[in-house]
Amino acid sequence: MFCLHYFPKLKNDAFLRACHGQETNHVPVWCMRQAGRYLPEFREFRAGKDFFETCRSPAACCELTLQPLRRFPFDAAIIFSDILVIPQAMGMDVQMVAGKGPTFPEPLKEPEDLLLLQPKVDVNKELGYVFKAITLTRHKLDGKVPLIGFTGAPWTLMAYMIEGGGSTTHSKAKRWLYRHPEASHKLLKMLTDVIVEYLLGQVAAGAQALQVFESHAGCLGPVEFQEFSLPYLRDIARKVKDQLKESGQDVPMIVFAKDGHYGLEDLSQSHYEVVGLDWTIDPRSARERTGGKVSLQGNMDPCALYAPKERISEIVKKMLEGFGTRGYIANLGHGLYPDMDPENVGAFVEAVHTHSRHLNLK
Ligand SMILES: Cc1c2[nH]c(c1CCC(=O)O)Cc1[nH]c(c(CCC(=O)O)c1C)Cc1[nH]c(c(CCC(=O)O)c1C)Cc1[nH]c(c(C)c1CCC(=O)O)C2
Repeated sequence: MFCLHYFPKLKNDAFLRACHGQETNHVPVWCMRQAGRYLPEFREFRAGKDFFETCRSPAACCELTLQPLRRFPFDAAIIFSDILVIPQAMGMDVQMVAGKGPTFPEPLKEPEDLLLLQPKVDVNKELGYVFKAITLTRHKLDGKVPLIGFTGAPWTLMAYMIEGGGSTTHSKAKRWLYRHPEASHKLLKMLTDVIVEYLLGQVAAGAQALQVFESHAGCLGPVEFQEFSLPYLRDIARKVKDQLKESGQDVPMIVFAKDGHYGLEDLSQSHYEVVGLDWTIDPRSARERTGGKVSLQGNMDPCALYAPKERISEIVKKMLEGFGTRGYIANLGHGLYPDMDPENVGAFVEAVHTHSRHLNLK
């Protein structure tokens, strides 16, 4: 798949350089869920519109992606979309219910239900709206910062498809792992195939980096992770990279396995350039355990944004000292919450830029 678009020249390559472990003047920073309800302009734009209708409008996705960049000097943009567009593309109904979150009226219950899924998904037809959003946004960004595309990882998507929504225990989805391991692998494989095509389509459309969200790694133990998550995460990176290599493209990939600290060593040897970290991991120990093999991204506790600005600045300084300024992308350990103060997000970004420039001069 060749990129047929001509896009404006990139002006700020700090994020891409950091992904590859190269030197940068400052540590690049972006926030998961930077396009979100903590921004009044986001709430105003989204008011009265259905969430997934918004996802299907390239113009709306473009506008929402750009909103945080008008306020803050983030070093990367992430396309506004959702991980649950993949189950939709496979034929499942998913709705965003206010106050409840994503909801599947008819989740998968038994292995026979796999027959109800589209066996061969035409990714261009079903998810072409995401590709259009990426191309439009890449043009509108005008080379200001790189654009990140993303996907949910197979296990996380499987968990949603079986639970039918959010869950604290994920017991329905985990029941499949213990009771129906073969059907679980079949579903994970189906998801992997769609994800690979989807990520390649995003790159062809203009995505300059890719993040894979394994948001539900935390409910697996090390043994289940080894069997039901890691092999598919590896497969995705290897297949995407093999295909991109054929067309001479080099797009860094980030894996973020939330609460998957037990898998850190393995994740650092899974063909991803960057491993994203949640806040339960100490920066220095993350560096030791990944042995300089990958760049790291993260990992301030999002709730630290409730602290006064001076305290945020101190926390950021410590985090930078722990990770070092090379091969590092500052971020939160998970997404921003709707009740966060945009001013404190600005303080976080500024603290990363200022402290990292100082540390680089030392
Ligand atoms: C698990 C997951 C989902 N979606 C996503 C994940 C993986 C990341 C994670 O672990 O949080 C990924 C996602 N969802 C969204 C983005 C956009 C880009 C960005 O980070 O700014 C990204 C990267 C927009 C969104 N996706 C969603 C919102 C908020 C809803 C809205 O705008 O009305 C946004 C900005 C909705 C969503 N979508 C999902 C949930 C749990 C929710 C929250 C529901 C709620 O809070 O009521 C599923």
